Amino acid sequence: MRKLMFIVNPVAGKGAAKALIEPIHDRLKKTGLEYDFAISTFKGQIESMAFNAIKNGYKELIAVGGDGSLTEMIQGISKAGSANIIAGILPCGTGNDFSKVLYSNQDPLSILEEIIKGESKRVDLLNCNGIKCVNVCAMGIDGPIVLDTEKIKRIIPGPAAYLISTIKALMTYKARSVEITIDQQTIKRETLLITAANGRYFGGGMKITPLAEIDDGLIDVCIVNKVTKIKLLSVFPSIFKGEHLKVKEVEYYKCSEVIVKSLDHSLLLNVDGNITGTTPVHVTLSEDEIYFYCN
Ligand SMILES: Nc1ncnc2c1ncn2[C@@H]1O[C@H](COP(=O)(O)OP(=O)(O)OP(=O)(O)O)[C@@H](O)[C@H]1O
Repeated sequence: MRKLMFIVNPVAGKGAAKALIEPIHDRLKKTGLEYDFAISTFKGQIESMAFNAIKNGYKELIAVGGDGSLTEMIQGISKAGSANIIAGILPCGTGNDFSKVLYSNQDPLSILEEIIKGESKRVDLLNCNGIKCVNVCAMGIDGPIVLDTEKIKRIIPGPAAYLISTIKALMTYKARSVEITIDQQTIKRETLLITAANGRYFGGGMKITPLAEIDDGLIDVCIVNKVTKIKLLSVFPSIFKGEHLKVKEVEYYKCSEVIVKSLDHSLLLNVDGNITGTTPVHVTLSEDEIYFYCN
């Protein structure tokens, strides 16, 4: 018997997730599936909610929210033991970057139909310094963007906060000296950004690792080396289409292991949109078996 738990972040997408409860309920009650809702009441709670749902016998967990909600749910699934668990996301946050690689249609109610069908596939998961990363782990210019966005959001809500922080970082961020070991090959670089990814998108739609496949058993690494400010500003828009790979200062690798060490200032580690620490960073493929609904 299938048993589904919808974990709803009531503040995601400015309440868009909460507004989905009724339509989900209306649709599911016609299916005969067993299901329930759990609504988070504070930041960071979704991890323990997912853990408890599994301990209570739920085998299918669906985050109703954005990337932040999904990431927390994945940590809980990993801690409870992901064997025979199917994860899902009904995207209604600000970025929804991981769901873009899972589903061609981003409408949550269309994705709900896929959930009802119940077909799933195994998806890779990364392990970044012990934290599970389903989408993208990044070090460099994105760190100050994430921190500044949090601060600016308190004064200016919405996407403007992210835009302001991004422009500030593009104007002021200085390249950092790093040592990167990719499958035992060590290189030294002056970098603006290093990403080790499973998914393709980060930062709300930037196609940073356009060649990534979520089930190929490989980590996609994109390194953006030092460029002039003028070149950086002119190249930046191309990231949204994944066309930055044509730029000579951008390097791309597929591998099984990445180690990043700072040679000057330490870099913030951003795992799926959350700052979780600093360099040194060790990224490998996690042994967790994690399944996602697919279409
Ligand atoms: N009841 C709650 N009150 C406040 N924060 C919550 C609550 N439930 C979950 N959260 C937090 O909301 C954060 C953002 O979640 P998510 O990314 O899913 O939505 P979002 O709308 O895309 O948000 P953001 O704009 O911050 O990216 C997560 O860090 C999560 O821990």
